[in-house]
This record gives sequence, structure tokens and C-alpha cells, in this order.
Amino acid sequence: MKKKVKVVAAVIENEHNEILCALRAHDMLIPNMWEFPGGKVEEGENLQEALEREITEELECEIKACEVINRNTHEYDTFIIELISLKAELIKGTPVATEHAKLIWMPRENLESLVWAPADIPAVRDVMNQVNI
Ligand SMILES: Nc1nc2c([nH]c(=O)n2[C@H]2C[C@H](O)[C@@H](COP(=O)(O)OP(=O)(O)OP(=O)(O)O)O2)c(=O)[nH]1
Repeated sequence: MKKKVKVVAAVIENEHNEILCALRAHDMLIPNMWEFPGGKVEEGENLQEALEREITEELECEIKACEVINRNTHEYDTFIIELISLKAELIKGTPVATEHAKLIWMPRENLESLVWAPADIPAVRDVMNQVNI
């Protein structure tokens, strides 16, 4: 049976209506694809706590994680992901790519021009259409 992972991802918007997008590195699982930064929820954490921890670890800045925008279950070849995308606000510092190949701020309406990790597609559509935001 495939392993199931629960992952939270941050949809962070700046004052120019741009969304923070992160490029997975060539040596990461699901390489060279764009995602919303985040990671796996650990035992005993709620979604917001998990996301705030992951962003501090990965991007060396602080966010406040807010409401869920989209939940999507996607089956990859080797595992099943439950990807939960949350709206988040940057509250301290500037995001730094410590694990990702690149970070960019992308205008909301142009998000679809990136090659997204397949599990992210429904969340990207919701963000573009401003559903639940
Ligand atoms: N963070 C994140 N991961 C995503 C997204 N879409 C998607 O398919 N994934 C997949 C890629 C990874 O296989 C998994 C998350 O793993 P990760 O490596 O980012 O999380 P982590 O830091 O907790 O993992 P680990 O190093 O502890 O193993 O979910 C997304 O939008 N954000």
C-alpha cells in the first residue's frame, strides 16, 4: 500500500498582489517543479503550527498561518499526498531559499505559467480565481 502524507503549504501574498512560489531543487523529491512552500504535518501539530514551523525552517522568516484555501488528495507513483493549502501572512523577515532552487513573487493572474507539482493544481486554480481567499 502507498504511504499517505499530510502536507501543509503556504499561500503568501505581498502588497503587490503577488504570490510566493518556490521551485523544488533537482535533488528533492518531485524535482524542478513549483510549489507553495511548506512540508509535512508532524504528530501533535495542528495545521497552522505545522506550517509556521516549516516556513521558519525552510525560508528563515515568520508567517502567521490563517484559513484553509484548498484541500486536495493526489496519488503520485510512490505515495499519496493530502495537500492542504493555507492563506498565510508574512510577519517578520524576508523569505530566503535555503532548500529550494529559487523563490519568486508571481502576479496572481500569471501563476498558471509555472510548471506546478501535480498535487498543487487545484489550489493554484483557486488562488487565481480568488476562491476561499
Ligand atoms: N511543501 C510542499 N510539498 C509539496 C507540495 N506539493 C507537493 O506535491 N508536495 C510534496 C513534495 C514532497 O514529496 C512532500 C512534502 O515534502 P517536503 O520535503 O516539502 O516536507 P518536509 O520538509 O516535511 O519533508 P522531510 O524533509 O521531513 O522529508 O509533498 C507543495 O505545494 N508544498
